[in-house]
Amino acid sequence: MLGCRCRLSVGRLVAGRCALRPRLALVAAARAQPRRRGRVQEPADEDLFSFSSASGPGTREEEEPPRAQAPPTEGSGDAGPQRDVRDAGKNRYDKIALRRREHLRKSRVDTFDLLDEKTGSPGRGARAAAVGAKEVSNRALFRQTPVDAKVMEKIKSLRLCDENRAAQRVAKGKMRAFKRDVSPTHKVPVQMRFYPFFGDVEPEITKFLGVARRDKLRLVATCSTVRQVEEAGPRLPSNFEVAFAGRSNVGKSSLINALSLATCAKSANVPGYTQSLHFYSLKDHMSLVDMPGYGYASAGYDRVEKWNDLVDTYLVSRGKKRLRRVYVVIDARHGIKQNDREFLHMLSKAKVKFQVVMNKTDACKPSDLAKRWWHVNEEIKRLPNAVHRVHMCSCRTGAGVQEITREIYSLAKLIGSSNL
Ligand SMILES: Nc1nc2c(ncn2[C@@H]2O[C@H](COP(=O)(O)OP(=O)(O)OP(=O)(O)O)[C@@H](O)[C@H]2O)c(=O)[nH]1
Ligand SMILES: [Mg+2]
Repeated sequence: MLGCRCRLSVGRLVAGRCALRPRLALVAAARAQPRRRGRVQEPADEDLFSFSSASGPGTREEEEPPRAQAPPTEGSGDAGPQRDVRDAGKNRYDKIALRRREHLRKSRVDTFDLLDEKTGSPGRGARAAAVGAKEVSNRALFRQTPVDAKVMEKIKSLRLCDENRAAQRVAKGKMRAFKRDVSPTHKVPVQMRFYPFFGDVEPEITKFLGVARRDKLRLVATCSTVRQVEEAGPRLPSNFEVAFAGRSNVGKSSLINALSLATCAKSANVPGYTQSLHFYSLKDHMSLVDMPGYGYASAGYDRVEKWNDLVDTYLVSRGKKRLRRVYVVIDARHGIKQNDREFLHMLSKAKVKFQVVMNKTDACKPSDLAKRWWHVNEEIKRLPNAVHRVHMCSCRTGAGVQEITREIYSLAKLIGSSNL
């Protein structure tokens, strides 16, 4: 009866009452223990049994060592399967990104340290020691970057970041006011009308692009899977492909429009606006490929990863004969970012020929642009398969775009050929 009472009222047992009946108190404590541990540990009954049946201290001592050892063995035993589950759940792109990051960590060039070596000024460490073991910010080091006189000359001659009134109007999108004041539409050619700083185009290019009709660029295919890309290949009117890649919102679609003096490629101030591979054809001579951007986008993580996979597969598997060059567009205000760096390393590893274009120069100060160019150039110099000529342009004003147009046309052997 007493035992029954004890078993039934385990929770209500008080210490004084148990002290009178030690054996019952032991049983009660043992019965109470598994309830306190919670429902997760099912084999508690076995523990309870061994504990309650263990009357002497010897048996307790025998049990203690395995209990002391228990956390590491249990920990390792539990963490193994847990880690496996986590690994299995991990996206394969995470693993790719991890591998890329590891590779980058080994091969990364710190342009600020290079700068110190070249100029003979104290390096990051020495400078920090001089300042009193204070870390020198990247911005402070950036300000000390030497400005190349030739680059400054180029920036001025191409009007890359012209600060006059007309340029500001164009940059703010006040085209109507600009046209009224500076270039009445009936007097100037099309490239000047829409891209006022485009400059005078070579007669052959003008002949090809035309001066009257603005939409010569034609969207031939839109592909969102690798299979669609393969199927679209034979449908393209030309075997000559030039692709435009870069982070989201850097102006890839705008550059395609500016190069062909068209409005066909859709662009917007929304990161992640282009969401699949767009193949545009310029007559039968070349295809321009607009790609989705990497980095931040106003779309879900899964979708962005899907685009990135598509872009990587396309670039790596297309073959040199067809894909002649990849223009990697970067924002001139920010230079090469970490995900740009990963992408460039991926291209050079896959032996794809690429070239860097610094866009949005109209939003920069001339001296900052020259400094940024120096840093980008230093990084590109070290990459295999890179074309060591870094372009600067503004798709809004058209400054510097003509140089890229000329380069693409000469790549396609269109300049000077009779089929223009
Ligand atoms: N100030 C300035 N803005 C630019 C320039 N080029 C493009 N933009 C603007 O940048 C925004 C993004 O341009 P997009 O051409 O859509 O950029 P994208 O790289 O194709 O972007 P996604 O398709 O999202 O990858 C648009 O609002 C453009 O007007 C430029 O040279 N200067
Ligand atoms: Mg786009």
